Amino acid sequence: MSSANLATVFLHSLDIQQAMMEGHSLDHALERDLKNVEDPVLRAAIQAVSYDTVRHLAASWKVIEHFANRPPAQPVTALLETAIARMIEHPDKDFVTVDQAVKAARENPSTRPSAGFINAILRRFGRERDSLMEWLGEQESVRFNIPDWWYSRYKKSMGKAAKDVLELQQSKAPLTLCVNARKTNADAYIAELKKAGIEAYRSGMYAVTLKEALPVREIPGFAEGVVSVQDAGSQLAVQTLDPKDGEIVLDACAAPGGKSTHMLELADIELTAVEISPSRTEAIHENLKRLGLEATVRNADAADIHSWWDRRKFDAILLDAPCTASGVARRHPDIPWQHVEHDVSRMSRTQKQLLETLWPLVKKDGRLLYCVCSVFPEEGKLQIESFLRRHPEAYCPVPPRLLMPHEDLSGDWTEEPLVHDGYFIALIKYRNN
Ligand SMILES: C[S@@+](CC[C@H](N)C(=O)[O-])C[C@H]1O[C@@H](n2cnc3c(N)ncnc32)[C@H](O)[C@@H]1O
Repeated sequence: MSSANLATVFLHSLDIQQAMMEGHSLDHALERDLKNVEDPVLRAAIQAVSYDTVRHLAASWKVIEHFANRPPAQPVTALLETAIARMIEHPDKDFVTVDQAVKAARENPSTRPSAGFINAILRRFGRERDSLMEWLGEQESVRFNIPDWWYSRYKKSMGKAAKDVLELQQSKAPLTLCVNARKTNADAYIAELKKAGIEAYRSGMYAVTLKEALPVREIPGFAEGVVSVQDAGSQLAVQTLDPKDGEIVLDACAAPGGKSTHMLELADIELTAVEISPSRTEAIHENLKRLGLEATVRNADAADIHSWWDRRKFDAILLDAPCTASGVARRHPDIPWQHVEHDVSRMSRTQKQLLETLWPLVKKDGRLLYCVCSVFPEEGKLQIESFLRRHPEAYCPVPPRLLMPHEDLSGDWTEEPLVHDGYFIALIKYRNN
């Protein structure tokens, strides 16, 4: 990338980091930004700089905190994050990085008045880098690239295991597929992969893990609906709910439809899939089409039952509730940075509201499966304990399960240590009085 372009790349990264501060995922922020960029070299540079920025967010936040008397405005922080990450990645190119960051600052109206400040912080970082990098290297939150509050919560809820889990989240996530039981089975599919020269192992009743991840378009049978992408831990949710032929089932927070389609593959059920986001609702339609399955799909707020419910109670409800996604940070290193600590209690209130609204929609001999891809107790264990206290008529027939990412789930399936996402699963039923 020529230095002439670097300021432009920084300006794009500034917008992307700002979108992340507003709660967008890195992928979404990038997709939105790159819509207007045609030059493939510039696109690749924006992508690379944005990923580097996310990989060093903990370090750059500490550097900014160290040098600034008070938190800078969002756009200034976003530009500093980008430039500091580049200085960490390319310590031999400080001069160009600082020069181009200041040029970018002057070009953007919201950072223009702070161009001098940005210049001063970056130059000081360049001068004091060696001692600062040593100090940063001693900080756990920098080592794991997470905000301090995220690290404290991990430690509070997991104790010593927190470091093992966070260590694991630094490693590459495996790609696990869920085989479509209507078309094949796990062993037959592994044999097919072997013929195509792809090494894989069985990791669950319907789960097959690829030794090397592949883009979905290169996965044999993906386009034809033979398999879907779904983590081995997450597949256990549907298997615990265990849908049966003829049942009326609700998937309350359904997009992109991984669990809806898994249920439809396992039994002839009458499924309603509800999803609040219009664009994500489209993804459910696409997945149903790819897999050749049918469901009633409603774009609605599951908690607003008058907008979607036909007043027939359900044999089974799957509530894969919105959450902080603290269990899947390995796949998405930007997740801890999309949240502020307050989100944990905010999410937990939404989960409670969904549980309270949907529980009365379950038939007296039916069941509700609550799950979240989070390892924070407020969204899992504590959420269900408080639900059971409010509802003496409800009980969990099997103990709720927190699948920790470092817990080996391989069991009967494989000799390979099975690394998976963090997941919480609770099955709830009515007591028979
Ligand atoms: C964890 S994801 C679900 C993943 C899905 N079960 C799967 O396996 O593919 C949670 C989904 O709930 C949706 N959501 C959040 N609040 C909702 C609400 N009040 N009603 C319906 N959907 C909601 C989110 O947009 C998101 O798509």
